[in-house]
Amino acid sequence: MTAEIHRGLAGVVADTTAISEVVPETRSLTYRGYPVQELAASRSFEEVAHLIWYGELPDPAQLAAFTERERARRELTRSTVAAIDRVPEDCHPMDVLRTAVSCLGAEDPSEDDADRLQDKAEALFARLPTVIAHAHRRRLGQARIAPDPDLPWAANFFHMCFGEVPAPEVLRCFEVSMILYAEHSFNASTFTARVVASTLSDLYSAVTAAIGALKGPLHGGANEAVMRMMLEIGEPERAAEWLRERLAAKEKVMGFGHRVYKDEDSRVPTMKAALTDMAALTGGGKWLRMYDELERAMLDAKGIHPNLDFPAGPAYHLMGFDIPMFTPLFVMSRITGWTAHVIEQRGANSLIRPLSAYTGRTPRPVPA
Ligand SMILES: CC(=O)SCCNC(=O)CCNC(=O)[C@H](O)C(C)(C)COP(=O)(O)OP(=O)(O)OC[C@H]1O[C@@H](n2cnc3c(N)ncnc32)[C@H](O)[C@@H]1OP(=O)(O)O
Ligand SMILES: O=C([O-])CC(=O)C(=O)O
Repeated sequence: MTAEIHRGLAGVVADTTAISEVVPETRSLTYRGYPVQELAASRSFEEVAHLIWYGELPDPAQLAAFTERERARRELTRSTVAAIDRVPEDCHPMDVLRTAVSCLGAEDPSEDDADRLQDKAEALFARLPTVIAHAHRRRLGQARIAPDPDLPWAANFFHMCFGEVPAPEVLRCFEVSMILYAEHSFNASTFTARVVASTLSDLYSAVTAAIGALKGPLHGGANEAVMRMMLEIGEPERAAEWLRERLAAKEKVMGFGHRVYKDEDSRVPTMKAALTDMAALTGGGKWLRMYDELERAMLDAKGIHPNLDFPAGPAYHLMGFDIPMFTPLFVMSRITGWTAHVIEQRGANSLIRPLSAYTGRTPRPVPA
């Protein structure tokens, strides 16, 4: 059989989705029809989460009800905290997250009917920040800080990580990053979640698998790699030469390139503006200058543009997060997109199982 091979499924349209649309030609990304830039300019992340799951922005009564449910469900059970506390203290927080989501799944074996799926998605949205904040403090040898139900979702997360809530401008930059990271059609981790859901496995298994897919440096792990690269470069004046050396050695430069966008990533200008705000607030102009140097050198050398992870990495650094926290922050946001896709997949399911073209040995007898 001669078959056309699509390595990496590049260019393959695997199914339909009504959740988001990526249009590389116009550098546009919409969630349920709304441009992500407009959502980032005017909405809270709770409103965007509601939009991604339920298809509409919440009215005031819906938002109040959703907020109340979210604030009431942030705490973890003793067994989840104990499971987290058993993993090595110096392991990557993505490993903690993967373990914690497995544990949350074991505590909630209920049937995945449509209502329960939605309820589980909301529970993960409320609880993952608590897991991530605990993982953060544990790595630093600090005691856990309980969630504060009087604080909004983003402010509560900072409170649980640092024991204080930052200036509203910092919170806004963080929320912008959450809105931009929330959903991006059939990216690798979302597709992973859909593959797992398509076997009629449970939502927690789908999310655990998605966490594994996001961790890799070709996907969500790139936001951490970007900041490690910037720290290694050290000074903006060294950036262009450093990049040229890496390209000459045929290495990939993290935070650049994208499978779908071949020009600019639709989210980058909004995140770059948030990074610019963070740099102004914290005196971090050096990272902004290095950003510009690297961007210019990469465009000159290869014509490749930055992706969302490029501005997000230094922005999270300026917000005070340690590098290993960056991909977990991506998870806190993308949990909305992943779970919406699991719900969509289960609503019109077909087992995801592509074909392969065999290139191994021709049939032969087993030696006697
Ligand atoms: C939120 C997100 O997940 S966004 C993606 C985050 N990931 C990264 O930033 C990792 C770095 N980027 C990459 O590895 C790639 O651009 C990917 C994996 C994201 C997309 O890649 P693909 O669509 O598979 O393209 P592919 O990797 O085949 O690259 C095509 C060409 O561009 C080059 N290229 C693409 N990205 C980069 C890069 N970051 N650095 C150097 N060269 C690059 C490749 O070397 C290749 O060149 P060649 O044709 O001369 O061999
Ligand atoms: O769409 C992709 O392939 C990767 C990406 O940008 C995302 O998941 O946000």
